[in-house]
Amino acid sequence: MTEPAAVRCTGLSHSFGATRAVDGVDLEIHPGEVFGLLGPNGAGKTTTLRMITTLLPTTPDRITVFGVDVARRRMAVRRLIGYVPQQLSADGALTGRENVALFARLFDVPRRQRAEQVRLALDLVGLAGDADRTAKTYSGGMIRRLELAQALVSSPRLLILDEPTIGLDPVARSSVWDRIASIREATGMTVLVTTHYMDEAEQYCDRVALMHAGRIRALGTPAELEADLGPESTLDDVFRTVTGNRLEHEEGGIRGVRATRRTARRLG
Ligand SMILES: Nc1ncnc2c1ncn2[C@@H]1O[C@H](COP(=O)(O)OP(=O)(O)OP(=O)(O)O)[C@@H](O)[C@H]1O
Repeated sequence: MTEPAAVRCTGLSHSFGATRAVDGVDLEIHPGEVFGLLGPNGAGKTTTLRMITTLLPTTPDRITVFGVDVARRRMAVRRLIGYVPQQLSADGALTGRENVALFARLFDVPRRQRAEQVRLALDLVGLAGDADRTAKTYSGGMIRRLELAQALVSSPRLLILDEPTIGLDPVARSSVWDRIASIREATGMTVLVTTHYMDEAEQYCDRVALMHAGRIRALGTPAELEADLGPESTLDDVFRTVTGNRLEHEEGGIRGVRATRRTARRLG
């Protein structure tokens, strides 16, 4: 029997009053891949994630997570997912370890396994050495990694991250992405991540979907999407071509690294 898709969305839509936030999204995310949902502010990315994570209601047969229908079996789906929303939840007065332990209790990690699961999660995000410092002494990048550990402590099969690098400097952004890559490597977990930093997605995601005004406008590996536009093209160019819009985002250090790596790939 073939393994079910990690996530399958079929004709997924959601409106807030007159605003059609998500408009007929079809999506299939393969087990074990890092999948990037990309688009500018207001594209509908967070709304899509909130439906997949059961935080917004859906009707049956619209979304499955590892074959489990989100509308019919919300609690079963929640156990499969670790979700890091954009709003930070770590408590600065608690240590890193205490913050993660709180999530272990919230997610009903059996008492006997809690200390070990907390240790493993902190280790996976590279915070083992800082676990007993209060979170208020952490840098922005460390806080993001702590949020990752909180989501990992229940050993989810699907890790969902909403803009995990927003507001971070380029060095911290690449350290968060490196951790995401190593977590996938170590656990085989499926990762669904939203970002509006196209250059980061290009570097770290196996496949991406470009979302604009509630719809998926292009889907494939970054290389596939860029191939049609010629050798020097970027995902920004693809986005501009399929939507007629330019994606506004900060220029950062990672972009420079990307350009260098792309050039190296072509040369070599
Ligand atoms: N709770 C809400 N009430 C009303 N409108 C909403 C609500 N949440 C989102 N919207 C609207 O739905 C549309 C999609 O928003 P959404 O947050 O899904 O986009 P996004 O791609 O995640 O953007 P961002 O990167 O800014 O988070 C936007 O027009 C937004 O204003």
